[in-house]
Amino acid sequence: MTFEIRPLELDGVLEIRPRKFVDERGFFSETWSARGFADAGIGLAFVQDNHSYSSARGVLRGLHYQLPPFAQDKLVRVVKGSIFDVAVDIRKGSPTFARWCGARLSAKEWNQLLVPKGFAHGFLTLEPETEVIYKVSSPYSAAHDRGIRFDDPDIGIIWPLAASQFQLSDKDRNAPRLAKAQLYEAMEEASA
Ligand SMILES: Cc1cn([C@H]2C[C@H](O)[C@@H](COP(=O)(O)OP(=O)(O)O[C@H]3O[C@@H](C)C(=O)[C@@H](O)[C@H]3O)O2)c(=O)[nH]c1=O
Repeated sequence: MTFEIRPLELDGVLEIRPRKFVDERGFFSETWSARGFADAGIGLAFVQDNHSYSSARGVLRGLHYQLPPFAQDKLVRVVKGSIFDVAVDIRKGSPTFARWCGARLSAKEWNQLLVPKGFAHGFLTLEPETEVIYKVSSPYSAAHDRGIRFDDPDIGIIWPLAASQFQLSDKDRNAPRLAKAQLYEAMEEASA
């Protein structure tokens, strides 16, 4: 088995660990494979790779999502440092609407998080010099890009660092709460 897959508490959110072949030179790993994922029942067509670097511990990016027809599945991994990575169900009518789940991802653990369409995504860096690489299944569209407050009490994310240490973009600092955010109208639309 090339990928070890562990479902998290919210339906569709998966922690994935690709196999690592270690030898005296270092290691080799298939970090994503269309065939490998399809064999595991995950048929996603990614169209863009993103790479983000955060210089400090406590950088918080999120919670972000794109509206349909540019909704994105995201496959997130860390190549340097570590993060606490979070997915929030924002599908109106979903039985788990507004609930969140998260996992620590690190270069050492070599684990990934699959955040499906219909979920807002955010992460907090747990170490300085952290680099995150993620694949997305729809192109970036600034017009469809949306944010929700990382500290919305209606969601209640327990971040592993104190909020006083967080470093945010102006956009994220001024993001609306979930109750005021423009969301998907239906789960069907989100998962189309
Ligand atoms: C996300 C994105 C941004 N940009 C540009 C827009 C802006 O000028 C600059 C920085 O964008 P942001 O401040 O939105 O970057 P950032 O806060 O890192 O946004 C990212 O956060 C994580 C949590 C996600 O889930 C991603 O989908 C994305 O929303 O990069 C692109 O050109 N393409 C992209 O795909």
